[in-house]
Amino acid sequence: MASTEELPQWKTDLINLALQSNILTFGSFTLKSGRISPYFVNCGLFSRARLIRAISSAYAHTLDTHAKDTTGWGFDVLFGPAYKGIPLCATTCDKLASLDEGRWGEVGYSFNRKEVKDHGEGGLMVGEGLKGKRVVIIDDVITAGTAIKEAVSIIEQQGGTLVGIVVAVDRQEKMPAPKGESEEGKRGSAIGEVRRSLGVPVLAALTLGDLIKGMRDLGRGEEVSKMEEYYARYKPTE
Ligand SMILES: O=P(O)(O)OC[C@H]1O[C@H](OP(=O)(O)OP(=O)(O)O)[C@H](O)[C@@H]1O
Ligand SMILES: O=C(O)c1cc(=O)[nH]c(=O)[nH]1
Repeated sequence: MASTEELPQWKTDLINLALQSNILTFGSFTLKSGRISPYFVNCGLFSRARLIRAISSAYAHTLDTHAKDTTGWGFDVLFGPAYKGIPLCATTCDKLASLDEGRWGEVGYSFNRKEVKDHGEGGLMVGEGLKGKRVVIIDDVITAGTAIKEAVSIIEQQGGTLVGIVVAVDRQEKMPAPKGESEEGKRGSAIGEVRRSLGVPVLAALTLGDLIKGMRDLGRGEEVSKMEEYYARYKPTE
């Protein structure tokens, strides 16, 4: 995955921040999909003021730019699936209002509980109601797309309409193999499948390609080789 195109400064800064804070790490990691990856993005570690400010700004800019470039596209609520989506939806809402209060000042946020609460106000959902609303899912990482499908089903149950998805990192991997089939076969990308099946834009602040480029610019050849090997193994057909 060789790219000669320069990364915009904000992407370079975000990658450097992720590296310095161990949000982007290298080793051997078992993913939700069961794949073993030589790199991992732990968005749970955007847990200090300047880090959460950086990632929420990246989400807000990605959404704001897409809205400005796409006539008629907008949203009412950011839905952050529990648990990692929770601080992301709240802080990105705040950043959107700072960016353009006239346009985004009334955007709401919403998240689910993993267990239904049976006392007090009760229920599964916290924050803005989704019924009749245009909803964007905000999540950390897309690998095989399973977590996103779970979030879509919650939005449908709550009567919302999904209009988009935004993630911090698109790992640019192929879809998982159907049960009983080998991982080795050719398949399209998880993000492409989500786009096609749901018919909504899927935006990412960073892609694996960006991470590779950022690491190459830092002279981290060993990590670049491992990421490229992994990419070659799980590379989608399109
Ligand atoms: O595209 P996928 O193959 O679904 O993988 C990506 C998802 O996997 C992880 O979630 P996990 O369920 O491990 O939960 P967490 O948010 O509690 O870490 C990660 O946070 C993503 O949301
Ligand atoms: O696929 C996953 O499970 C996954 C990958 C990754 O880079 N980060 C994460 O939190 N989960």
